[in-house]
Amino acid sequence: MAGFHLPRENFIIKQSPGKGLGVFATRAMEPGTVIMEDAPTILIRPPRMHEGIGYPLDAIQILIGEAFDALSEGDQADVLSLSAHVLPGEADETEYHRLKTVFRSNAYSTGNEIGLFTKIARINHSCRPNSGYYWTERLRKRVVYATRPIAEGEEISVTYIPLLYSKSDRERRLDQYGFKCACEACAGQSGNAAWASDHRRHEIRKGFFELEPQLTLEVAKTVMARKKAQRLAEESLRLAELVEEEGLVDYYAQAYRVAAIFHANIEMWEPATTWAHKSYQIRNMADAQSEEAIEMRILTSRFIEQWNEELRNKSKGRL
Ligand SMILES: C[S@@+](CC[C@H](N)C(=O)[O-])C[C@H]1O[C@@H](n2cnc3c(N)ncnc32)[C@H](O)[C@@H]1O
Repeated sequence: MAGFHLPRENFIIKQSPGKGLGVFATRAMEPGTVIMEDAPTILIRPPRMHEGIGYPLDAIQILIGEAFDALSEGDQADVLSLSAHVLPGEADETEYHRLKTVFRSNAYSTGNEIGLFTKIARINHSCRPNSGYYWTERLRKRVVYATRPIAEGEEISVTYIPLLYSKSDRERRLDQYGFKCACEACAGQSGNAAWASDHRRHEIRKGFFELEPQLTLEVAKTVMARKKAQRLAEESLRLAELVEEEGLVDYYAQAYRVAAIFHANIEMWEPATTWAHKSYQIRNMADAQSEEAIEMRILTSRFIEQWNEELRNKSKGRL
């Protein structure tokens, strides 16, 4: 009788040297492949968060406790088995304390809520990760997908922090998780290369900060406006180049969107279409139903129409 095989998961959880447990690919995966979908074991809606202060942990402690009490024994054990970094001087004797540190070390925001996803919680951090994730309201699950080609056996990594900071700033942000990142961006380069990486990340952050507020879908009409738009289009190309040089896949779609819109402003419809389509491909690969994917699909078809019109006008002119 022919063999019968259950479909294998795309990942296994096992020891990752120096990092505790980690998640590893069981097969080679192309960008866009869904690695795992995980429903939250605990999901709470915290009080409003204040910019720069983080979650008011004491205030949400009661919510976490109530959600934990409502779990089955098996789920409670899964939650308590997660890794937790205890800060110096912090109490860790009781289940109550443990829940708090587990939550801080493993929870992810879904937008208005914070969830504990016990499989995703095993994924380690990298400052140049090979995977990304998003929350889908439709499935009520968090989805992890490959953002680069991943080899069989390779460790799956995501980022726990915003990546557009220098190595020392990233180190400070990772302190709350209790480890020093030794990824290729942090430890794989020294001297000039390390300085160049910090500089690129700084320039990328500055680029988004300066360019995004100036995005408009209006075509530049006056000579002055055209000159400015031309400069912005050039800067947007530099931004896309920097993001690619630094290999920050998480920011590609955002940078390509900026380049698309600034080229549309100066009616360069071919590059506008190309950049919009590149951005759309990434957004669509991550989550075809996301607002970002829908926006880029609309922009791509709008710019294609303009490009076609430009080509039609050119060929009429030649007749
Ligand atoms: C969300 S958990 C990840 C899974 C964890 N390794 C485990 O055993 O369950 C976060 C913890 O994993 C460890 N960790 C994550 N990324 C790491 C890295 N790049 N290097 C070393 N330790 C890491 C740290 O102990 C951190 O507090």
